[in-house]
Amino acid sequence: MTTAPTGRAAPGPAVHVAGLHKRYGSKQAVDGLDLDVAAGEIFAVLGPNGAGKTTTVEILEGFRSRDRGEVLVLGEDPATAGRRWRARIGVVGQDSRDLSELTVSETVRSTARSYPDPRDPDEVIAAVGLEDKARTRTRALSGGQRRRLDVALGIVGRPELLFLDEPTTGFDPQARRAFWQLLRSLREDGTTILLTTHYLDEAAALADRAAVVRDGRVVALGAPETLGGPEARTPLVSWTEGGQVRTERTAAPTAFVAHLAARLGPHGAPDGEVPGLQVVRPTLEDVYLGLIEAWDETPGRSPAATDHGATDDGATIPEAAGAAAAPIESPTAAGPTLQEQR
Ligand SMILES: Nc1ncnc2c1ncn2[C@@H]1O[C@H](COP(=O)(O)OP(=O)(O)OP(=O)(O)O)[C@@H](O)[C@H]1O
Repeated sequence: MTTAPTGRAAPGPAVHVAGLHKRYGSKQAVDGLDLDVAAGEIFAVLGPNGAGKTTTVEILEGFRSRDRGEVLVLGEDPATAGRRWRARIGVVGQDSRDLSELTVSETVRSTARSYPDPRDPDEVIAAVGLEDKARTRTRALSGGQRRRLDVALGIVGRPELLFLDEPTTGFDPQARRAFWQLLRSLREDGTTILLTTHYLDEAAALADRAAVVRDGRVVALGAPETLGGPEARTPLVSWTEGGQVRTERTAAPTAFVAHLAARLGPHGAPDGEVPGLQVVRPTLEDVYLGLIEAWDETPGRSPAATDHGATDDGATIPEAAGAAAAPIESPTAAGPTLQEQR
């Protein structure tokens, strides 16, 4: 997609969160969360189900109230920011918006009209791979195609900051790769992207930095390739010796294997091959699982109280679900909402 650079990047972080708290009844969903997202980066928020990711993201989007904590998104507090601010952000929520008799093309065009400086709807439709479906009614789309439409609606307003909550759920592998390319091209255009995902390969492929959230707070933060520290990245060598599988963690696997081959000699390593030899470098997923396990075993960890069916009362904006809210026509603070009453 060819997109003109926005040139609107504000100085300072795109997102600043300090000491964020949010409770639903007896459930402490967000518990002192700190986060800074730099302008222009792709930032991934990782964490198991119920960690508080969506609650946090929806507070940043201005769709959910907070109990306390400092939150600045593009320099403004989402709880009080107005329509101009809303036009600067793009939102792809977890749930697809209600689909209708409108076609893909009509839906994207109608959303584009809500923004002061939208992208070309046809380019956006092509960028998300829905060119063939442009004249299809949205209710006739498959699940993965609906998600692509959500993404189209999230980016058509040319947002400076794009929120993506589990955007590639339901995508086939080819569509995921194409989507990654789209996100990279948005980053090149200067768009800041904050995404939550359960796909660790997605975070590894895309994110400049990632935060691991557990029990409503950040338990690890860093570039995907450094997250967890060097210890967590130490390669694992395994081989078979004396009929048993042996393993060794070593930061110098090449030297270790050379030594191993020499030690086993022609008898233990026929033809110079060490039986069952494997050298495995931990993936981000391995590191992530290790971090969560370590956190769960932390003495004094206070897991948040259980839900007990609590619901929240403090929504600020009703259009939390689905793709981009229309920023100009829609009121930014309106009436009751079902969004938080999950
Ligand atoms: N409206 C609500 N009323 C009561 N509890 C809620 C509400 N919304 C979320 N919760 C609870 O708050 C906690 C955090 O939920 P949240 O949706 O933020 O987690 P998440 O990390 O996004 O999870 P997932 O990966 O499953 O999307 C969970 O225990 C959830 O049950």
